[in-house]
Amino acid sequence: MSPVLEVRNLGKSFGGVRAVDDVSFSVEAGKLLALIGPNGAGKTTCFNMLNGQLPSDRGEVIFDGKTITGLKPREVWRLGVGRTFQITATFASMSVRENVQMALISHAGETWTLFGRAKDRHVAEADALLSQVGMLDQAERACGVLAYGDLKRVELAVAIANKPKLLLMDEPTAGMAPRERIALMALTAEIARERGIAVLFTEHDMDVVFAHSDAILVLDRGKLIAKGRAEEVRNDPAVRAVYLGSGATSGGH
Ligand SMILES: Nc1ncnc2c1ncn2[C@@H]1O[C@H](COP(=O)(O)OP(=O)(O)OP(=O)(O)O)[C@@H](O)[C@H]1O
Repeated sequence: MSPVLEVRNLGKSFGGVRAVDDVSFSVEAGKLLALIGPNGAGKTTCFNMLNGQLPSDRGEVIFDGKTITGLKPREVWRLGVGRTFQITATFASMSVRENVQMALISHAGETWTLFGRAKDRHVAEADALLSQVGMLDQAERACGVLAYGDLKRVELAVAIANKPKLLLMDEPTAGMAPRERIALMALTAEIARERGIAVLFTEHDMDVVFAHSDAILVLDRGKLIAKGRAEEVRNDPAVRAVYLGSGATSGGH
């Protein structure tokens, strides 16, 4: 199967700092790929180049068989690259269902007017999505009053409503309790598999990364120092050195 996303020799420098240095990887439909690395490794810079927010200095980004390097964020989004941010992007005064309806309306290219009959649009599809993320029973509640973990599930429904082929998730579980983190990523993995969405996510919680990624990329000072399945990456001496300090590289052997 050809990958949904293919990144070739991507590079970006800020002054003398090589924030992303000759990075190549790919993600297939239905798979979760984790992008990890210590602070300043280049994860955000990489994401910003993938969705068109930041121009790259070098390299190529191929999405769904087309080169998207140099496209604007809106154009990249229109092609089917969704992104969720660390801060939830739902509308607090609107209900859970309305937030999902709004995403469906926007995806369909329809206009959302305050006085239109927006409340009647895409209800069944919105409810199906809310059911899938376990939020149908709270459909009428305003997003502003939800518990944080519930809000994250609504955000996932909103992201899926845009029908992305690739979903970029920027620390999706930040601010959540450990058990909720695992549950949210399990749900994400289930939805990604079912709908054939490729997911690339950054994450600081290693339990989440090891439990719910099909493969892991490790960045350090802009360079990709390891890539592979959880068990390979976990035992990689270079990765252990970055995460645990140089003493740990020999500790496990
Ligand atoms: N706009 C910018 N101007 C100058 N330097 C930048 C800019 N953005 C990022 N950098 C530098 O590029 C490097 C990579 O930063 P980046 O934010 O991509 O790392 P990160 O892996 O996302 O880190 P964190 O986990 O802390 O979010 C760092 O050295 C950072 O200081």
